[in-house]
Amino acid sequence: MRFQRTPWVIVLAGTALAFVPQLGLPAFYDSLLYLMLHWVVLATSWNILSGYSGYFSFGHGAFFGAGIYTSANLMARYDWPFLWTLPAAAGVAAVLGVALGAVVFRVKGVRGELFALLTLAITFVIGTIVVNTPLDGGNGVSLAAVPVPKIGPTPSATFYLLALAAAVATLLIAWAIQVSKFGAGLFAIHDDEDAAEVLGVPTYRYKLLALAISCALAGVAGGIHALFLSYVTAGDVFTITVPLTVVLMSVLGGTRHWAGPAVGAIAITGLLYSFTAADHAVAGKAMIGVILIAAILFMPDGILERLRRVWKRAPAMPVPTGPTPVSEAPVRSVATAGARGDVLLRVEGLSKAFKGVRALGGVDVEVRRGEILGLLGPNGSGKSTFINVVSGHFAPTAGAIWFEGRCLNGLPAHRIAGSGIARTYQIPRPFGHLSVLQNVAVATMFGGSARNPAAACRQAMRWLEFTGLEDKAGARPDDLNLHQRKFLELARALAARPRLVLLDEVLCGLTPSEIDDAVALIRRIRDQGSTIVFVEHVMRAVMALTDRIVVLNHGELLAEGAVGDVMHRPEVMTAYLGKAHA
Ligand SMILES: Nc1ncnc2c1ncn2[C@@H]1O[C@H](COP(=O)(O)OP(=O)(O)OP(=O)(O)O)[C@@H](O)[C@H]1O
Repeated sequence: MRFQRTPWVIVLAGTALAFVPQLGLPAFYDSLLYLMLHWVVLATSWNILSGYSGYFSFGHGAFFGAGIYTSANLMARYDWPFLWTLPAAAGVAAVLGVALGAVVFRVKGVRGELFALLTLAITFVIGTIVVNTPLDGGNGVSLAAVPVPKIGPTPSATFYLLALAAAVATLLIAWAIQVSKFGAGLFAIHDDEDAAEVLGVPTYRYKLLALAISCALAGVAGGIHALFLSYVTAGDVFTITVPLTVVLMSVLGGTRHWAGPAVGAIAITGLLYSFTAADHAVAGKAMIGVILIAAILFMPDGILERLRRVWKRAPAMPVPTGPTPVSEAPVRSVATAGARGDVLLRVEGLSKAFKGVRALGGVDVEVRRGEILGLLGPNGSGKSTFINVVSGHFAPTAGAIWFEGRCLNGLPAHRIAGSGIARTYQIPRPFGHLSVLQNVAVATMFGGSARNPAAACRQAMRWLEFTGLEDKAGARPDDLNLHQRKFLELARALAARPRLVLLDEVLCGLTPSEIDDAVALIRRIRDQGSTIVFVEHVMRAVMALTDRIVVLNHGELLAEGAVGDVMHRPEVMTAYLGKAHA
């Protein structure tokens, strides 16, 4: 296992900072440092869901508030010792988050601004419930009689040490997630959730887990803050201030790095305090606004990302250090569970309708192991819908899909990917913020055999060599031309070691020489053991590659057989060229 320096740096820095109260500084500094660390916890915990996966939450105040009220009530009403209330605060906040996520994350339409608005609404709903129940009762909860545990030499030092411990734990968790397979999945969700799911990322489970961790940490921060405030009111807690502040801190520091929100939290809290101390609180707030506008204009990815670019360091997801492992092992054949020529995929009566539009109307198709099957038909005949339904992107309206004898109906797309089916998109859908190598590494991690990001990058490099993209490993997808983006799409599909690859118009938009390259590559893909379903309009490539073709028209099977035979049938010519030509 590779030695990881970062967690040791975090722990050592935390240990060193634990000696600050011994310096005998005025209590003011303990409080300032407490607040800095408090915001480090809140901003970093927010970032675990919202920065990594892109689900911008405005509900962090609700989970923070849940932590505050859990601790406050347990201490004030039930005399729980303060430290015991912290796990309860974390638990209540996490349960609330999971209950929300379990519903919201199932609805595909609730993403982006809708998710942000919904989480904001939850804050006000929970705030209203708290005010109108004995949890607050409209009078707030006083903790003046609750003793502060003697952890530090003074109460203010105690709060500082508690926040320091919470901040160290939060940063360690944020770092561990970022460098793990879980983190890679969250970053993929951030860029294209549907493409991530089709590559095998269990998106629902990952979002739920990220939300639970994020809420639990916010709950702990709330529990500590309840005693720090010593008097809590719902009017102060369930506001938009907390979510707005953590968003600003994270965006300023950088949302794609575990340390970004901490940098933003320290910068903003420090600035606000220095202006307040000099009796210029209003000027301080205005200054923060100006800094944020400047940061958004000139450092849209945050301070940390800008610094990293200056130092030319690696991007968020880790890549192996040292020289790139070129051809560590040849690309091995895909393990096959049956004999060549067996039925690999069978669809029976497959139908799909979109609000009255019948895209597929009861199609029966068999794909045999080891073949290249061309899926042809005029525009709008249902070819892409076929791929979308088989890969789990859409659920069928009717019919059954059998793969290696197993029914795939009802399985989520990531489970279908896990069973050995990969696909490409007609318009490439790379993860835009990840490098070319990282794009492929996500597939090796979730569909292939790589256990961790470093092993995934080594395997991914081999697939880049296979597709001729090894020189582009460190580039961003935006820097690739269409030909290279299509090959990246292929490398990503292959990296999951599929037994069936569904190719949706990979040749569309390529020049004749690029088509020749792609045809040769597709042959190599078959040679290393994958079966291919190939949707294509370029007849030259269809002739050169396919063993058999299936022609769809108006969502129905029109003809199937050898390409030379089928394309000359009158009904096929009519479907393609119209009656007059035929
Ligand atoms: N998400 C969707 N919502 C509504 N209608 C859709 C959707 N996807 C496809 N359709 C409709 O289903 C029909 C089949 O579309 P599909 O994209 O599968 O055809 P195709 O054969 O792949 O066409 P092309 O060769 O142009 O890509 C079309 O009428 C299309 O408008």
